[in-house]
Amino acid sequence: MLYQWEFRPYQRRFKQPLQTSHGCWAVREGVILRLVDDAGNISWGEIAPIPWFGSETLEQALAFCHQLPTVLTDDLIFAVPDTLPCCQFAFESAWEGLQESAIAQAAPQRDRGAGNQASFVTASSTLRPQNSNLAALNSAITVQNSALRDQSSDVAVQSSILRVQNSSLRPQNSDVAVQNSKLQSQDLRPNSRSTAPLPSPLSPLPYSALLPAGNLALHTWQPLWAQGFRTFKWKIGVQAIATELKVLDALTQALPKPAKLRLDANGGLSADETTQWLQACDAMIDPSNRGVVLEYIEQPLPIAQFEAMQDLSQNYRTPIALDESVATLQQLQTCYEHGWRGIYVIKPAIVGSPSRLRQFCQHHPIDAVFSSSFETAIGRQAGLRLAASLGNPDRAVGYGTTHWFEDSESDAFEQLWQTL
Ligand SMILES: O=C(O)CCC(=O)c1ccccc1C(=O)O
Ligand SMILES: [Mg+2]
Repeated sequence: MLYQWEFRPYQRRFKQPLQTSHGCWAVREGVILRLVDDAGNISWGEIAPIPWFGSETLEQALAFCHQLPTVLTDDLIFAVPDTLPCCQFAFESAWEGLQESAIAQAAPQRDRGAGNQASFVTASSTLRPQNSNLAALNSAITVQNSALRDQSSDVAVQSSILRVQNSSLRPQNSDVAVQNSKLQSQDLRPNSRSTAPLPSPLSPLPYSALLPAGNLALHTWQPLWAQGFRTFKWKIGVQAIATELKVLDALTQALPKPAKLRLDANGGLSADETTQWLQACDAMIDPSNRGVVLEYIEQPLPIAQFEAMQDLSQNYRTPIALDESVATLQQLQTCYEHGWRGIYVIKPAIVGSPSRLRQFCQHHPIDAVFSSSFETAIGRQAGLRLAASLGNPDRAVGYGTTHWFEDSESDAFEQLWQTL
């Protein structure tokens, strides 16, 4: 199969610069990909690098795009090197979108749902291009109940109903993500027998809202609470620890009962500071008159201090989540091999190949929280699909980030493209 393609860079300014322990971030820059297959199906991909987080730079991503031919093949798409994880994610997710279109066209009799529901079929890690003769694949499709998980050998089919929030539907009122649009997804293997899973009832995918660093957080959570968010993440390691611990005290007093709070240090704490934070958090567990649950501290120490984080995770009750330490799939695998059994924050737009991420998660049951890299609706949609099938359903996804931008996002990707 051949794919015509184009790419366009974009810039989006944050409403207020994002402050982390790495410094200030004012403008999000990335690249949108537009792929068109022989049948005229269009699909989208997004390269959203964060070099300080461990990805390639925008310049490296652009240089890679420039050297590619104007017509892509399956082989080229699956040959993006591991040194360009954001490019891997973008090209492969766009490719998966085209497989979904082709399969949807080949099964016109299938109920594709009503209203804004859409059916998607996600290629699994083993649906590799060399086997992706779509005609053969499509004719091999038969009905498969979504609840069935046939574990057996190479004809195994794992299908799952994904509930992915339509990016234009913002959380409203009591429950976050009240109106998720339902995307059905199915993992296919070559020669497998299956079709789209049966529709399932709508179920919300809870979102965590990102609060600004410092005491600004104290004035920011209320409107987000009113919109329905119940999990919040606050950046720490930005101001003096004494100041931040006071804000933590005020924030945990202020947040109403079913709230959960995550603290994200972006690797900016010292060992001593990490201990202070963990002690402060543990002291709030019980007996505590606060309603808030401190869900975890994210990446307290720099990547190099993996063992220290592992020790801390065994010595305190407040859990630790790795984020920067597991930025790419290779890093994630290494941390798993070194015995990390705490929480993994996965940023799909940075982690790399979605098919290999699926394969890893299917073989290693990790406690995964999926999280935004401040992508547009294009990268978010691809990330949320992975989140819905691979994330821990008891943890909110870290995609409550759209309030950080001035311009509202559109789901009309062609329209978005035209503005670039
Ligand atoms: O994870 C979230 O809830 C929001 C996203 C977020 O915090 C983030 C966004 C871009 C880069 C780094 C991070 C981070 O988690 O450290
Ligand atoms: Mg983080």
